[in-house]
Amino acid sequence: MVFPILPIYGNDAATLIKDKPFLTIAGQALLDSSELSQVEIKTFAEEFGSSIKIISVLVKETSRFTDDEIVDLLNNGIFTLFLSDKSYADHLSQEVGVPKERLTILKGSCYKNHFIVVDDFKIDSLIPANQLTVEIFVKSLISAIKTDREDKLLTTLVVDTHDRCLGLVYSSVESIKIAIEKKAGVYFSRSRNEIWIKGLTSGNTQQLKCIQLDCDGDALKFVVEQGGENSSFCHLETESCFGQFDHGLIGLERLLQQRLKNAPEGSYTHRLFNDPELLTAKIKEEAEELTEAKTKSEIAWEAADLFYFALAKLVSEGVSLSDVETNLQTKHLKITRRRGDAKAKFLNTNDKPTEPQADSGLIHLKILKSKENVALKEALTRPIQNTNQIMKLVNPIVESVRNNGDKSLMEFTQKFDGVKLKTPVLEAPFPKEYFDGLTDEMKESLDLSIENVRKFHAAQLQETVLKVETKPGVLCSRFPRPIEKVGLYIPGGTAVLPSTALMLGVPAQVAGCKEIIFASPPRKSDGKVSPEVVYVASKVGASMIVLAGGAQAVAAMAYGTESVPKVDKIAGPGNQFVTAAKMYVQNDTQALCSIDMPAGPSEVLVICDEDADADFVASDLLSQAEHGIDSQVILLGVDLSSKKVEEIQAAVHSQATNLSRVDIIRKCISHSSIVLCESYEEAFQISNQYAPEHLILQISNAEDYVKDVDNAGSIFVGAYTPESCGDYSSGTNHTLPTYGYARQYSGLNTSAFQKFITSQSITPEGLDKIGKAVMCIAKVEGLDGHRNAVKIRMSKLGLLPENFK
Ligand SMILES: NC(=O)c1ccc[n+]([C@@H]2O[C@H](COP(=O)([O-])OP(=O)(O)OC[C@H]3O[C@@H](n4cnc5c(N)ncnc54)[C@H](O)[C@@H]3O)[C@@H](O)[C@H]2O)c1
Ligand SMILES: N[C@H](CO)Cc1c[nH]c[nH+]1
Ligand SMILES: [Zn+2]
Repeated sequence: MVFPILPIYGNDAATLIKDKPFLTIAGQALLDSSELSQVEIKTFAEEFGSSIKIISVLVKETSRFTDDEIVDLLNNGIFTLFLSDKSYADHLSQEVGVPKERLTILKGSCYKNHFIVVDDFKIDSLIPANQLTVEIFVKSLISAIKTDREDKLLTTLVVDTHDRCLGLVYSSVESIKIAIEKKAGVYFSRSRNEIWIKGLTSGNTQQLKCIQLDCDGDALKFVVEQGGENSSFCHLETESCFGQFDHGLIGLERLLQQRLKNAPEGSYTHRLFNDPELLTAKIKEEAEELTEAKTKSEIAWEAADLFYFALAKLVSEGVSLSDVETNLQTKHLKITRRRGDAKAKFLNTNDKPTEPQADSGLIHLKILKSKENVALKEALTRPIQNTNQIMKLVNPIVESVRNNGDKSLMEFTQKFDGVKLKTPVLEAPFPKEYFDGLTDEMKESLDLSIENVRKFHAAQLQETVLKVETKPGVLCSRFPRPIEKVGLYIPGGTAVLPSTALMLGVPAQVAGCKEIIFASPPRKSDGKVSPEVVYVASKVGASMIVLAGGAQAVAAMAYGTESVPKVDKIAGPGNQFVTAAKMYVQNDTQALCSIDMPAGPSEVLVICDEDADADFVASDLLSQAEHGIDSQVILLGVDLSSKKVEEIQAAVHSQATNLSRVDIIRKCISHSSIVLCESYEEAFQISNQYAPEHLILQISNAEDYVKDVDNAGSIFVGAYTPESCGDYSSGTNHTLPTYGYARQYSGLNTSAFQKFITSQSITPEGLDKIGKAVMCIAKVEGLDGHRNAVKIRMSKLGLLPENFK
């Protein structure tokens, strides 16, 4: 049995729990949807779902939510709906596909929810959470239990959050009251005949999570989180009064966690944790052996092995068994909306209900509040593969191209891009056939964009020679030179990006690079690169297009092959393989090749307020979400009403479902979020910490806030400045630092294709001014040769006394 009080919450739900923390001990909550919006309900479930296991929603009006919204609630932490209309419950069950156990009818008893009998349920009998006090809590608990013990104590079973029994103790009315007040493990000690605050002397205190009653109300169950260094509940320093939890999966998990910290070098477990390839191979091997096992004991044996290696994987990645259990529970509770409005029995047999589609749910961003520190950290974590893993894939590709040149380059193109080539390059002058298919509109659009990008980047060109006389006769100067040979990577995995070709090619040309080569993966359909890219290549004077993508293209340009010249610098964005390969070659002194920056999967952070147009906000989020499944979009809403949040979510869903790359968007949105901020100041602080590639300001007086931006690749100011304009035509560069590198890198600009040489000339007068300082410092560094080079000159000039040493 659950706690005998089901608190009902209105619009003050979240603040109430913070003010009255004891409320979560009921382990259940009913949210009144006439006072709370869908967004607020989901936010509540997200925030408190780990402490309140059974969250229900009271739906009095059948029109309160659409069917999709109902499914969305039930898939996002709401355990059951309390309804007063049976025909509505029938509709949800039969036509929408909500399982009956997730519906509770308040009048009549046609469905019974498995945790509460509702035949005699009266809404009026619920106590509003804001009127609940510890006294009412304790009183109702005591009135629901009985004890036949003479001392009137109540038998109390203490369990942990995995429901493992820690021990058996006793409670008195007073101890229960203190336990609820303190949310701690407080009992009654029979030996000392007094209240016993667990851990007061040992330090092994307990956090009380919830209290339950047994089936006939004569025993209590305290669910607690056991604290203390060794998590021991028992006075004998063991985890439970029945010994240690050293068996089963949980025992194994703990053992592996210890081994991760201190397995001796050379031991098998140490190897396993330090060799991800070995671990992966073992998991595959054991999974295969399990599928082949026949007898009961073989199956148990192989399953145990598989669990062992799977647990090793969890432990090495910092994932706990509890995380897996939570995931299982979420999957268990997930429902898929049934499509089609007719009841199954009325359907023509030829017209079978469509199969539930895994990808048919709402496209909504997660919502969280800025003050939820843990959730915020998670929401702002980019969905990127860990560097070690990606490097393990990329290193052999780079090495192979470096050692085997064109042959290897073409093999990888066949493997990853599905194209078999005869030659890996297309050389200038590019065949005319490429341009024939281009419309005038396309050429004009590319020309306009090239012109604007050229204007902005030409203005950035640094041509002047800097000259400074630091002391009379000491002239220092600095002058620019173009980087001679540059390789420009134009992504082409999921979208053809001629815009990137011009964003890279124009500044390289403006800077005066002597050789510009492009690289881009060829199309699967005909093995060619897109005519638009070839058009841009000819416009910026590229000498060649390498028909390859990914790490292999980067390696070919960094080391050179029989057909591809080695370049001095590689610039351009790309997926994680491209970015990892760029990082690799920049660190290899043998390659002698620099890179522009880590420009990986596109991302955007939008800051909006209540005045923002929901459609504009949604469109900006989606324009970056469609780039790739590893993109991320974040919305920081300043003081937004729940109505505005709902409008934005609705706009995201309806616009996304009409876009051709909806499947990519769906995956991107699954790791994207809306963060509800309390002030502009807070929003900018979060944004600076995230350091987005693109920052869009859809706030009143947006221009005034630009001064508050410390970290961002490029800023888009005001409602009529969509990010797409910067992607294509306004003039700024769209190759920008991602992954948070906007903290230390600038977006691509003309100086990225220049280098600066310094020079100096010193007269005897100048030498006299600085020579002694040089000699003095050289002496302390023990570099006599340096000192002598000055001394010898100054002596001949008679600038040093005869006895100078
Ligand atoms: N930050 C910026 O300035 C900017 C600008 C434009 C595009 N982008 C980003 O560039 C990215 C483009 O990515 P894309 O994938 O479409 O194109 P891409 O050209 O970057 O990558 C395609 C290549 O990846 C390689 N590849 C694919 N799967 C592989 C695997 N399993 N192992 C090894 N190599 C593999 C293949 O060689 C393929 O040719 C997107 O994430 C987009 O957001 C960023
Ligand atoms: N938004 C991308 C940079 O992150 C660039 C791009 C190219 N085409 C469209 N968008
Ligand atoms: Zn874009």
